[in-house]
Amino acid sequence: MAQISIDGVTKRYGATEVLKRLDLSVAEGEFMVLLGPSGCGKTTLLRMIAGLETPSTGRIMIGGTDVTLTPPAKRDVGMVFQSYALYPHMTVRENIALGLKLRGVTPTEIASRIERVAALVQIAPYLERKPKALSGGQRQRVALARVIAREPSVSLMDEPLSNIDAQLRTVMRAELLRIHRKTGMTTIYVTHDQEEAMGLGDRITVMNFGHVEQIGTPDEIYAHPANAFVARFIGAPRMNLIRLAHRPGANAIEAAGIRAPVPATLGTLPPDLFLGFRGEEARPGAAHDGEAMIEGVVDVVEHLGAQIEVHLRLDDGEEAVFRRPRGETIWREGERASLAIPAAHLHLFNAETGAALRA
Ligand SMILES: Nc1ncnc2c1ncn2[C@@H]1O[C@H](COP(=O)(O)OP(=O)(O)OP(=O)(O)O)[C@@H](O)[C@H]1O
Repeated sequence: MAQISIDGVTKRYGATEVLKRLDLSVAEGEFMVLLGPSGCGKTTLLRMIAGLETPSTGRIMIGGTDVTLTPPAKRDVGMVFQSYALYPHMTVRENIALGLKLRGVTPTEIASRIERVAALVQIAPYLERKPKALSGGQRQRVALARVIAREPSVSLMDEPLSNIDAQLRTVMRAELLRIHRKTGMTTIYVTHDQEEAMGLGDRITVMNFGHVEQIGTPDEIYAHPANAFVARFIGAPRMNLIRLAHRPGANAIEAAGIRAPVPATLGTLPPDLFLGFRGEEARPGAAHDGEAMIEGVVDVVEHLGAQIEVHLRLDDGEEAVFRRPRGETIWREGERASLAIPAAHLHLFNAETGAALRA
């Protein structure tokens, strides 16, 4: 298993810079998720680690060796593509065996590895079938089996669950984690789905426009987003961000239907702010000392099973969304409601730069 380090990597296509001096370090055995919106450069970065693209500048190290210019076959890296890239004219067994044969693994060892991975990803009944006779989920497991059988020190996965229906995706996610725990392969996993990222990653790298916005454990990123972009991207529903003007020296920030304390430890605040709070961290009722108060008219109540989602229209027309347990009866569309948010769950961002303001 290997440690990966990306040092100041830039990638240009003509005049377009799709990765901008990116630094990233992945620990041995770690499950690292690259998360970001479409086009932010996740796949490009993964393909560079695989050796399918060359950086314009910078260095890529795997297991302490500089592999920046090493061809893919010499990198000891396995990649699961979004499309699975299985050979259609070969059986599942032949698909898994091919890479092993090319690497000079003996036929006896190939047979034993196939048996082991087939049991691990539960494809033993399909070994003699061709890919077209498999469901999307089964093909995905074959693609995984092919990588695991090779026993590379690094496995790279590009949205491998994106073609699978929602229910099976949840099952496959748990299976991926189980496989990762068993094999201990250093894994880099690309997705644009924040829920998948939160569920899978030991750590998550949040990317945007070719650079890193934040790297951290799912919990760190959820509880302490480094900026307004990460705050909006992580969590469902999204963090509420309400734009507020701040008078210099005032000990609270206020807007129509909102009053929030300003911690003295933050020092001088910029005049233009976002107040951030997660809908599940508010509670109905009046605010106590040190808490923020939000007031408005209940616009829409959505019933989502275990929870209800309440859309509150603030007096200046902004909307805040709250998740509450099912059966809370105080929410009637058209009525006024007020909520309190404990100071520990309030976030402030500089509205101009997006940066989180921290004590
Ligand atoms: N060969 C290429 N030539 C020119 N531009 C490219 C090339 N490959 C990728 N790009 C551009 O680089 C940017 C990053 O692409 P990339 O596929 O890495 O994004 P991504 O984050 O993986 O997106 P998605 O989630 O949609 O797959 C995009 O704007 C894309 O159009």
